[in-house]
Amino acid sequence: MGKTQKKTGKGRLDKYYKLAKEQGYRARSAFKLIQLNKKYSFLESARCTIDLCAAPGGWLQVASKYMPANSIIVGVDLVPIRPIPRVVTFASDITTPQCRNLIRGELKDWKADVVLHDGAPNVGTAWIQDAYSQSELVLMSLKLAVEFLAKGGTFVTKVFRSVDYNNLIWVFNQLFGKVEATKPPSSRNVSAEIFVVCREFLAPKFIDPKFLDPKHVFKDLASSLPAGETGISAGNAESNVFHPEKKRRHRDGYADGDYTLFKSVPVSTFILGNDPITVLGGANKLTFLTDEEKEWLALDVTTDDVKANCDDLKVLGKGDFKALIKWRLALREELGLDVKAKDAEDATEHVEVVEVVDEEQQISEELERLNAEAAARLKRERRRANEIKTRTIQRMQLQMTAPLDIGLEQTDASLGIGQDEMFDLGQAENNAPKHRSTILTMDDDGDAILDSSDDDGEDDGDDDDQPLDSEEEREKKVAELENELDGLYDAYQGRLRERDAKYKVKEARRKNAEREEAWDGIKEKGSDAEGSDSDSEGGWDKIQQAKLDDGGSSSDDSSDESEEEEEEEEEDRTTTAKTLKRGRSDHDAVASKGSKRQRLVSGLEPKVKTANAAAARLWFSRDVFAGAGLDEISDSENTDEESDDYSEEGVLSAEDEEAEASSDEDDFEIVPQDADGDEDMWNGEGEDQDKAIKAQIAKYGLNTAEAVTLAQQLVNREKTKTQLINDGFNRYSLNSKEGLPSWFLDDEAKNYKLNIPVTKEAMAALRAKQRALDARPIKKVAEAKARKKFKAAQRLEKALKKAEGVNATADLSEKEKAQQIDKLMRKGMSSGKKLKKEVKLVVAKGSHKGIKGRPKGVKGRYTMVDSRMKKEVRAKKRKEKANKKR
Ligand SMILES: C[S@@+](CC[C@H](N)C(=O)[O-])C[C@H]1O[C@@H](n2cnc3c(N)ncnc32)[C@H](O)[C@@H]1O
Repeated sequence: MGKTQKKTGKGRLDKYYKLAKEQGYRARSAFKLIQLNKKYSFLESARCTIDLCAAPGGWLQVASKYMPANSIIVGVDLVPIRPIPRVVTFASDITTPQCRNLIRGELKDWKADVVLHDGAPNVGTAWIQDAYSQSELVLMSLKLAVEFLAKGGTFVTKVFRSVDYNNLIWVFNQLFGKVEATKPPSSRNVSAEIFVVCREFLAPKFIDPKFLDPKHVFKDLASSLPAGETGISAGNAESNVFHPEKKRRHRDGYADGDYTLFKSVPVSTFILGNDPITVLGGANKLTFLTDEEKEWLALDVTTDDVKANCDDLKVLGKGDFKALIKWRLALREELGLDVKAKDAEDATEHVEVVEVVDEEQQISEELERLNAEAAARLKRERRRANEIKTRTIQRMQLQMTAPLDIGLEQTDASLGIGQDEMFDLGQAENNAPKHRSTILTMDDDGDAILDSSDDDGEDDGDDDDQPLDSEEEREKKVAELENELDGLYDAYQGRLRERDAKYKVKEARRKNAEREEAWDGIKEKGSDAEGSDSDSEGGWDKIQQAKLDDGGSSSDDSSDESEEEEEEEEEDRTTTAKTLKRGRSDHDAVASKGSKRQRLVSGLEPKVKTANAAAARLWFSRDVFAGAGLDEISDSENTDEESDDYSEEGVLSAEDEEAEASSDEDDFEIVPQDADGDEDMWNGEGEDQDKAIKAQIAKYGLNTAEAVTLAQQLVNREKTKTQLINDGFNRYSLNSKEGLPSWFLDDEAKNYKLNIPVTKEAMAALRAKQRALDARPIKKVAEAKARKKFKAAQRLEKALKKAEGVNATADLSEKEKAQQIDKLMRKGMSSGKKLKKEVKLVVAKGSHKGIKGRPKGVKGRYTMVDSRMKKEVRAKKRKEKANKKR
C-alpha cells in the first residue's frame, strides 16, 4: 500500500507545491505534465497544442517551456487565464459548440499535434456523480481532440478510475494506435485521477458519433441483456471469465444492488441455467446441497478437480473455468437434459476461436505497422542527412558559417533526426506516423467496425525518395555534394587559420626561417642577380633560378612554382586543396600540390638534414660549381630511385619536383599522402618538435598523468623501451586516412586517439607536484617581499651616507656625532614605518573620576575614558562591523 497523502490542509503544501512556487508555475499540476512529457516526449516535437480546461495555466506554462519556439499554444477554460507569453487563451465551456468555433477560428486549418485535457468538473456532490461528470468531460475533450488532432497526434487526458474507466479506454483504443494509462509521481495517491496518454491518432475519415456520445459509451451493457440469476450484469460477468484483463470492476466494491461479499450459488443454477458464464463470473462458490446435486457429485465426470474448482471460484484461472464449462456440458449430456449441449460447446469454443483469431490479427497488423514505420523512418533519416549536407554547403557558400556552425551541423548529422527537428516545423509534420486511413463506426451493440482504405498508397514508399530517380543517381549526387563540401571545408579551414593569431605567428616565423636560411652568406649574389623584389621571395630560389638559367638545364616553371610556394602559401592551401579534393580535376594544381607536399612529407626525416641540405645547396650554388655540380646531382637524383631521394636528402629541390611533376604523370599516386603532409606541416613546421618537447619537459617536467604513468612504468621496469615502442603501433596509429574527407580527419584527430591508462600513483605524483607548486609564494607576494628588501637597502644606504656626513662635520663633538649617527642608523635599519605613539587610556573612575588635567602618575600621551564611553565606542564598532558584513 502506498503512503497516504493528505489532500487537504497542510498536506496540500507538498514537495511539488513548493517546487511549483519556486519555479514560478501557477499550479502544482504543472509537474504532472512535466513528468508525463518526460515519459512520452510529446511536447518537444509539437508545433501546435491545445490545452482544454487549462486554468490557471500550469500546463500552458509547461507547454510553452518545452515546445519549440514559434509553435502555437491555445488554452481554454471556463475561467479566464492570466496571459502567458506566446499562448492564446479563451474563456469558454469545452462542451459547447462556441468553444469549438473559437478554437477553429484560432487554428484556421492547422491541426494540433497535442491535445491536453486536465479538466475537473465542479466536484463535491456524490462520488459516483463526480466520476461520471469527469468521464463525460473526458469524452467531450476527446470529441474536440479528434476534430483538431493531426494524424499521429497525441491526446493526454485525466480520467477517474470509475465504472466508466474501461469504456473510455476502449473508445481510446479504437481511435489511437497506442493507449497507456499512467499515474505520474506528482499525482497524489489519494486522488483517483489517472492520466491516459493516447498516441498515434489514427485519424479515421469518419467516426461514428456514438463513439463520442456518453449515452452510448457509458451505457451499461448489462441493461441490454437479460439479467442473470445472480443479479450481476451479464456483460460484466462475461468479461470476468474470458477477459480477465478487461474486467469492468465495481469500484464501490459491490455488484449492482448486491451488497454481500461472499456469494454461494447452487450448482444446479450453473448446470441447468441458461447463462453459466454469468454464474461463474459472479459467484464465489458452487454448492451441492440438494439430493440431486449430491448425486452429481458421485458421477464419474465430476472429478476431484471439478469439486475443488467449485469450492472457490474466485481463485480460478481461465483453464479452470473452461474445465468447469466442459464438465457442465458433459453432465448435461449424461443427464440427457439438453439436446443443445453440442451447440453450447461449439458456442463456447467459438468464443475462444474468435478471440485467438483476433489476437493473431492484431499482432500481425501491429507488426506490419511497425515495419512500415521503421522503413519510413529510415528513409526520412537518409533524406534528412542529405538535406543537412546541402544546407551546410549553401551556408558555406553564402559565408554564413560562424566557426561553431560546422560543429553543430556535424552533431546534427550524426544524430540524424534530433535536436534540429525540434525547431523544424516541417520535419515535425513529417514525423506524424502514417496510418491507413480508417472509417470507424460503432454498431448498436457497441462494437467497433473498422473500414480501412489505404489512402497513402504509394506515398509511403516512393514519395520519400522522390527527388532522386535511382539509387545510383542518388549516390552520385551524394558523392558530388561530399566533394564540394570537402573543398568548402578546406577553404573554411584556410580562413580560420588566417584568422588564427597563433597560426600567423607560426607562419611568419617559418617564413623568416626560410628567408634566413636562404639568404645566409649569399647576400651579394642575391643583390646582384635579383634586385628589388628579392625581399618577398626566397633567396635560395632566386639563386637557384639564376643558376639553372646559367646552366640552362631546367624550365622557368620551377622558379614560378617556388614563388608560388613562398608567396601564395595561403591560396595554395585553400584553392589547391579545394581543387584537389574535388576529384583532382585540375592536373597542374595537383602536380604543384603534389610536389610541394612531397617535400613536406619527407619532413619525417630528421629536420637537421633539411638544414644541411639547404646549406649544401648554398655551397654548391657558388660560381665554382656553376654548370656542373647541382645539375649533375639533381640529374643523378632524378634517375635514381625516388625512395633514395627521400631517405638520403630528406627534401626535394625545386627542379626535382618539377622534373617529377613533368616527367612522371603517375606521381598523382602520391597525392593521398597530402593529408599527412598537411598535418606534418602543421605539427612540426619550422621547429624541431622533439627538441621543443624535450625542452619543455626539462623546464616543467612531465605534466600529464599518461606521461607520468609511462615514466613510472619505465623506472619501475614494468615496461621496457621496446614495449613502449611496440605500444605505439596500435589501431589508432595504423589507421588508414586514405580518401577520408579532411573535416572528418580533423574531427578524428581530436577524438580518435589511444587512451593510455593512468595509475593512481601517477595521479598522486602529479597532485603532489601541483601541491608543491601551489605552496610556492605567488609572484605578487615575491615581488612585494623583494620591494621591501630593496627599500630597506635603500634606507640603509641613505643612512650610511648621512652618517658619513655627520662624521665629517667638524663642529660636533664626538659624543654628539655618536648620538646623531646612532639615531640615523636606527632610522635606516627600521622597517620604514613610523611607530605609532602609544596613547594610554585612563578610565575615569575611582581617583580619576571627575578630575581635570593630567591624572596622577600618568606619563606621556593619555586619553580619559569612562566606562560608558568605552561601551558606546565598542557598540559603535560592532555595529559598523556588522554593517560592513552585510
Ligand atoms: C485541475 S484544473 C486544470 C489545471 C491546469 N491543467 C493547470 O495546470 O493549471 C481543472 C480546470 O478545469 C476547468 N473546467 C471544468 N469544466 C470545464 C468545462 N466544461 N470547460 C472548460 N473548463 C472546465 C476548471 O475551470 C478548472 O480550471
